[in-house]
Amino acid sequence: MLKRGFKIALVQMKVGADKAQNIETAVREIHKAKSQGAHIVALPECFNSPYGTSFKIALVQMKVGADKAQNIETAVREIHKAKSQGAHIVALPECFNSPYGTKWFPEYAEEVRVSGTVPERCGGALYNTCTVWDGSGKLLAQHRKMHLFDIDIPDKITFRESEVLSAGDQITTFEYQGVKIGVGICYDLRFSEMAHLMAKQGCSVLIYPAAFNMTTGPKHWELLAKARANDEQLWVALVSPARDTEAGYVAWGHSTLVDPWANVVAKLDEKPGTLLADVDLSIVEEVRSQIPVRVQRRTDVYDTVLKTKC
Ligand SMILES: NC(=O)CCC(=O)C(=O)O
Repeated sequence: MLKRGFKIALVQMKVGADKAQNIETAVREIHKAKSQGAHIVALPECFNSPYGTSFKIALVQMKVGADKAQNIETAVREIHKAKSQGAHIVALPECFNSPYGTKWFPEYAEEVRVSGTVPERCGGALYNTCTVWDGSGKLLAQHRKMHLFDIDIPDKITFRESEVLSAGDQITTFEYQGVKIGVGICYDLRFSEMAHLMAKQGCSVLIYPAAFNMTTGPKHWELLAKARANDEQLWVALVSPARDTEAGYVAWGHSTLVDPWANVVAKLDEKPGTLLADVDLSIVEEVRSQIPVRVQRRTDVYDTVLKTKC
């Protein structure tokens, strides 16, 4: 019973890159404070993550051509550059090692896991696959594009990824330094249910390696990024190859970062370049608390459910 007052302990602890160590420190300090008579113990914001409330993301809008070795060299160079500029997370465009086209996927496919998004060969099947790695070379996630890009807009664009690719059937999220991040690939962006399930799994950020085209890019690219950010009240990052007007498939470019208010906070044009920006996670909580749709959903009437095991 607190009669005239109470003792509070404010734990100013060291927060480092080792999440388990941060938690161990917090638990030790809580016990210590309690043994010294504290009634309330407060930890610093984001006590388990060195990012505090923000981290730096780099979206590498690189030129992708027919020369696979050159594509990889460009990607490696840009990753190093982004890292030296302070990026914590670096994302590459869809199929960064290969021209985007069904006739190219079998030739450029990799059997081993390769970072970024590439055509993947596994057994007799080909997938459009993104892998995520940490700085020590540990695989954090592998996403196989779930929704294959099969569309037909007469006189504009017809594309059938399903001619050569198989679809993945897993929602993919991973945790890095206490931040939960979801991954989708390009056409996956159109499916709000998938983004919703990733948000339900705790994501604050969704990253989509992508390659929209000159028909759907101007119409839907930014609209979809803003829609997903607004629906799920989280950060959305889209990373495209640079536009090459000589290529068989001409990418829209315009790699974009949208915040949880659905503001476009940074956007490239169509040329090669890297978008480097801060992702402030406190905005996620700000929007979610001020517009609390997440707890106002009528899940007694409707719901979005996951049918496969993750
Ligand atoms: N690579 C893709 O999935 C392209 C998706 C696209 O352009 C779209 O409009 O959707």
